[in-house]
Amino acid sequence: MPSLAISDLKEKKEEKMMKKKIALETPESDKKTKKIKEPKVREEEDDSAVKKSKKKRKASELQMEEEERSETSSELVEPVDPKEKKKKKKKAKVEEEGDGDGDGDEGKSEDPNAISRFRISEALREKLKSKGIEALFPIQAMTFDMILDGTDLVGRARTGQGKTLAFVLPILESLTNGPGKSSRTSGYGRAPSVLVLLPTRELAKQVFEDFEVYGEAVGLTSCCLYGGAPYHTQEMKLKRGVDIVVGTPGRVKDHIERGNIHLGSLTFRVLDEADEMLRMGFVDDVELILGKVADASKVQTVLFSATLPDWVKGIASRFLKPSKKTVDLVGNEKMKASTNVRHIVLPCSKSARSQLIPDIIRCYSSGGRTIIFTETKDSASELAGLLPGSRALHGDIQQAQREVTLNGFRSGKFMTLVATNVAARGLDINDVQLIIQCEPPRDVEAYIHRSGRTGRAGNTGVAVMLYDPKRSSVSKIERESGVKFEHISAPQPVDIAKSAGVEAAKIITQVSDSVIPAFKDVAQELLETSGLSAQDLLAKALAKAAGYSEIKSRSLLSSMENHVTLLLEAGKPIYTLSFVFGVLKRFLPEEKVQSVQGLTLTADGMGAVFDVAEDDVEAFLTEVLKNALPPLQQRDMSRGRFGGGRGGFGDRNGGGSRFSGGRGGGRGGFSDRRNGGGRGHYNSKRW
Ligand SMILES: Nc1ncnc2c1ncn2[C@@H]1O[C@H](COP(=O)(O)OP(=O)(O)OP(=O)(O)O)[C@@H](O)[C@H]1O
Repeated sequence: MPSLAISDLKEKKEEKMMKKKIALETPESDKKTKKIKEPKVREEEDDSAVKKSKKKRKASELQMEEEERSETSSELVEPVDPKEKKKKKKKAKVEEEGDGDGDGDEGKSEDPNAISRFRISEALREKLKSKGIEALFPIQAMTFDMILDGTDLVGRARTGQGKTLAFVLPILESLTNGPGKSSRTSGYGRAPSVLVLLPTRELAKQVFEDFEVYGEAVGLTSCCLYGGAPYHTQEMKLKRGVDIVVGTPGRVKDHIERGNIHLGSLTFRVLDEADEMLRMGFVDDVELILGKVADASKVQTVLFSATLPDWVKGIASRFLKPSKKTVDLVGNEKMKASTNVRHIVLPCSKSARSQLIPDIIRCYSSGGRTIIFTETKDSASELAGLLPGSRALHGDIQQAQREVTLNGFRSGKFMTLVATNVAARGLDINDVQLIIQCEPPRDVEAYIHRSGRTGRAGNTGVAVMLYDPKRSSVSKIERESGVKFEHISAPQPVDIAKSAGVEAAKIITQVSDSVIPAFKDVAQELLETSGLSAQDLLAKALAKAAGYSEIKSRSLLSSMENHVTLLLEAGKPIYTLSFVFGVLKRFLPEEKVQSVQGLTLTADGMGAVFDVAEDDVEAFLTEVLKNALPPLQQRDMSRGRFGGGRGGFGDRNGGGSRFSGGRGGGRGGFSDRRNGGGRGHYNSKRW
């Protein structure tokens, strides 16, 4: 027979523990460490100097990290060509002697990946330096010579590790000073030497911008071909002649069919985010486009992505020469996602999302930008409508508006972007600190790329994935991505309020003393009449300044406001959720049982947790108690902490055995029948 008791003492203790845990998990501590670090840098250096030195620092940190990793697990699938080795030795010798530019760094350059150590021309080097880039990232350093020397290549590195420049730099060098120079056509109306294909318009624009900036330094022109934009401007550019074409497969194919572009004399073909392009169903278009070259043996093809499922490797060998090389900085390592990102999961029902997300942003975005990913265009629009100061980005939005939105996000006009997978790949946006995924994506690649919009170029970031325990699980993504998720519960309003209070206190100290005389009398009056201490009154004033008039509770499972999480503990294993529903239905009206949210069995199988509306908590506790408790002796009642029907609680917590004696009694059918034994008991806790 079940005895159901509210473990009040235990409950309070656990509530405290829970709060402590939450305080540790929620980013207050994070924020603190960040806050200590950041102003220090700002004090020491001006803005541009900070950016440059940050980039330098990040470059060498990233390099050290990757080198550590690649020593053990990165794989150069094809054996290193002995000729390569010789060349490297030769290069090293040159380096020892200095780079010969007379700038005094001869023999002094310590960073093995310093740009001065690569065959990068002065103009390009200057351009890189002006962008704060002094050394190549590992994927760039490891592929530079291979691409420049004409090898077909498959490159893989985690998100945000500089794969774009890994192909941009050697291609530009090849066309201006290397083997690509001889086959390059010139003059008005020239056909392109380079074709770069990418899966999305936004990404095409971004990569085009890199080619434009660095290409300009060496006198090469580029154009970008993507759908949703007028043909005319693109046609005009193609007519004048360009060296590099960057585009999405659909629009490039259209231009081929309209006779606007001739790819016969290509020297380079680049497939960026190849797996996504092929997954999106562009395989026929890609094949058609790549097949336009006159002599495939004379074209060099490179393929880059952070994810390379096996099926892509298979298709890739159709486009690349058999002599191709692979540089894979992820290889067989378990962790496939970015290691600079804190990967977090949080249970949250769909209906609680719009309440919870602003708090996650407050707690984890460190004041930077946030990208929220939804599975569908409709939910992106809907969520953007519910979150003040956010905009939606997805495929049903007109291209011109997509560009306005992305520019606004990049420039900081608004700080939250709600997007579908159109923003998952490749987008490199400064200061994205937080990624929120509203539910686990269907495939692991999407998780890797979405979470990789933060933690780029050696910076850190946070990726929070929401999941509804009733509908989805995180274990597939966890297993396939190698990420060990941090499991947290919803930031509790009190924690959020605390950090808002710190901000409000800062603001108050900035208020001019000139306001004091005007408010002093009423402050004095308040102090005398409110019955509150000066500290309490000030706390209320701070709360108001932070926008708080009250603090609502939030449940742990579905993250619903004004809901409470209850734990039903059985002394015996519970095998199914329907068993738990059965237990509840015995004592509670159907509609109350139906309102239960997020019902889940505990990991040890000995209990179940669920959320109920705060107003229903009493009903759940008292009804189950009233009906499930064994008849109590009078003296038990009088000694109980709560008196009446709840008289047993204190005893149960203290002694723990009082009720067990009654389990075999007349009301014991509950556990006896359903739990298979007479010794099962139910113990309810609430948070
Ligand atoms: N050598 C470098 N030093 C400093 N910053 C760099 C260097 N190379 C690239 N970056 C910067 O790193 C950021 C990430 O680069 P990029 O977008 O090419 O990454 P990626 O590997 O292609 O990522 P994803 O897989 O998400 O597409 C960019 O802001 C870029 O300017």
